[in-house]
Amino acid sequence: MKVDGTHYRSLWWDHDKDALQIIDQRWLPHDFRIQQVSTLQDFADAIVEMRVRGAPLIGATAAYGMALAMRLDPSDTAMDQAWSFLNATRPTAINLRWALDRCRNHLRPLAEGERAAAALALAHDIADEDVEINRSIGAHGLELIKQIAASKPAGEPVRLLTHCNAGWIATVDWGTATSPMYQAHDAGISIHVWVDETRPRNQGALTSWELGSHGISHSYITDNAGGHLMQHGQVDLVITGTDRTTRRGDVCNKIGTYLKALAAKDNGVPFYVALPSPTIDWTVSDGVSEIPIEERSEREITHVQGKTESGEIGVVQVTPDGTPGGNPAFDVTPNRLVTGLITERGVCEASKEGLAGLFPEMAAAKSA
Ligand SMILES: CSC[C@@H](O)[C@@H](O)C(=O)COP(=O)(O)O
Repeated sequence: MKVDGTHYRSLWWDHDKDALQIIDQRWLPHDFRIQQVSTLQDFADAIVEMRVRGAPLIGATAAYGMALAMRLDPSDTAMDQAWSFLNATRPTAINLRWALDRCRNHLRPLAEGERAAAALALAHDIADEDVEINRSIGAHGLELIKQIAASKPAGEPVRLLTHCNAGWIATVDWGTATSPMYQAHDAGISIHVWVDETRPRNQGALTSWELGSHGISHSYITDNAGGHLMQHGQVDLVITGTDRTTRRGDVCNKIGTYLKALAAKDNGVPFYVALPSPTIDWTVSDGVSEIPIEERSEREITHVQGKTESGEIGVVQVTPDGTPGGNPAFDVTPNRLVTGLITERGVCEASKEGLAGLFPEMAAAKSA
C-alpha cells in the first residue's frame, strides 16, 4: 500500500544491495524507518523485537532468514540450526513454522550448491503469494461489506471494528482484516472503522496510520469501548486477523480479541476473522488447550512509547515504581463465537467441516 504516495511492501529485496529491507515498525506511526537485515541474528532480533510483526510477515521474514542461512552455509546442519534459531523467536503465530517447514522441505532434497539460489527464490515466492492471498481475502470480505451496505439507508457508512493491526504492514501487502476495508473504500462504499488501541503495544496506532494514509474514515478507541459501541448499534461488523487458527476454527489472535467476540455474540454483531491458509494449524483442534501463548516483557505493560509534545519519540512509565506486570500477548476465541472465516478461497463456517470444505487437500494431508 502507499506511504506518502509511494507504494511499499512491508519487506522487499534490494537487488543493488543484495539484501532484505524491512520497515522498522517500532517507530511507527511517528517515524518511517527502513532497515537492512543482514545477519541471522538481525533476522531473529527483527522478529523478537517486533520490528516486523503480524503472522504473515513473520513467516515471510523467516523465509528470507533461511535464504541468508543457506548463503552462509548450505549444509543440512546449518539448515536445521537456522530452522531452530528462527522458530524460537515467537511461539504463537504458526506462519513462522509454516514458512520454515516449507523452506526446509523444499531445500533438503537439493544439492548443497543449489540451495542458496533456491532458498532466495522460494522466499520471493512466499512473499508474492502472500500478496495475492490477501488480495483475494479482500475480494471475499468485500462481498460481506457490500451486503451490509445494501441493507442500510443510502449514504450511511458500514461501521466496522477491528483489533490489533492485521493490516498491510502485518502481511507483505493488503493485510488480512484490512484488505476488505481497502477494497470496499476503493469500490466507493462508505465505511467507518473503529480501531481498538490494542494495549499494550498499541498496534491500533499502526492500523490508524494505515487507514489514514488510504483516506479511510476511522476512530481510534480504547480497548474497552467496543462492547459499549455494540450495545448502542454502532458496529455492523467485526473483522480481526489471527495468528493461528485450529482445524476446527478456533482463532488465536492478539490479547483482547476474545472479549470482542463475546461482546459481538451478546449483541448479535457478526464477528469474522480474516486469514490466509498458512495461518491454519491443521495439527491442533482445541485452541485454548493446545496453542502456546506468548508471554512478553512486563515492560510493555508498565511503559508506553509515544511522541512527546516537543515531537520526539519517547518512553514513559505509567505504573508506580516496581509494580509487576503480566503480559499474555494472545488469546483464543472458540469457534462458537466466530460467525465466519474469510480466506483466500472464500468465506466458511468456523468449523472442521467449513475449513476442510475449502481446503480439502490440506485437511486430508494433515490428518493422514
Ligand atoms: C494479518 S496479522 C494477524 C495477526 O498476526 C494480528 O492480528 C496480530 O495479532 C499481530 O500480533 P503482533 O504481536 O503485533 O505480531
